[in-house]
Amino acid sequence: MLTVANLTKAYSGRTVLTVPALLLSPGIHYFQGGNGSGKTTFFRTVAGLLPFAGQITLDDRYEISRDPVAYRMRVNYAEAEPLYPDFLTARDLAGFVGRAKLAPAGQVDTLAEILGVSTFWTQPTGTFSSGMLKKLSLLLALLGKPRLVLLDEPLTTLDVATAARLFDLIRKLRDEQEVSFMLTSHQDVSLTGLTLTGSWQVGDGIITPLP
Ligand SMILES: Nc1ncnc2c1ncn2[C@@H]1O[C@H](COP(=O)(O)OP(=O)(O)OP(=O)(O)O)[C@@H](O)[C@H]1O
Repeated sequence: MLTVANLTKAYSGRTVLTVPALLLSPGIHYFQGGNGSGKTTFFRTVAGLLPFAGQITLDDRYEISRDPVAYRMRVNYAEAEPLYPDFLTARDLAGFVGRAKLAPAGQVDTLAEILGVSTFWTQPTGTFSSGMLKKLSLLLALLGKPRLVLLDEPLTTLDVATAARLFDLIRKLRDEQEVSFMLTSHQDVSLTGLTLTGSWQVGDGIITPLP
């Protein structure tokens, strides 16, 4: 599903991540690691948000630098700590991202119901609690027809009932539409009830498989 080759990522000349070769098969992959180990850097790089050296290819076909638009239509990302311009509402952002990602008719409304975003649909994001921001960011990351969805700390600040609905949805998307997921969490990932395809340790600037 995702192939990473010869990846190095540096900030201001300081290399923080080196991934010589990594192959993720279709399914759900969990990345764990301590604070500052490089998880968010890796996710933001795979999402196409950061410059880096190397190759990242989706489905043996879409290379991130060679086919940036086709790649980014198929790879969605939810930040660990989402932030939006204060004056925009959930409806504004879902409309904008939904159009950019060619969301199928009805998808925005369905996701807004499942994730409980419809109750604050027309409120400016500047008035949101951290959990409300998290719910909106998860909704935006599921719009369109992604092949891969990157969820950085999806459990943080999410209430228990919404978390259960999110993980049911992830299971359904994987089983029925073959969508793959990459997740990070500082919490016990078994709480998600998801069957993991792969677990990976991020540390000392490298990524290694966990037994
Ligand atoms: N914008 C930036 N500029 C410079 N250095 C950065 C930047 N973002 C992250 N780093 C550095 O890169 C390294 C990896 O950080 P990253 O945010 O990827 O870690 P993380 O594993 O997501 O941590 P956490 O679990 O605390 O969220 C750290 O040493 C951090 O200081």
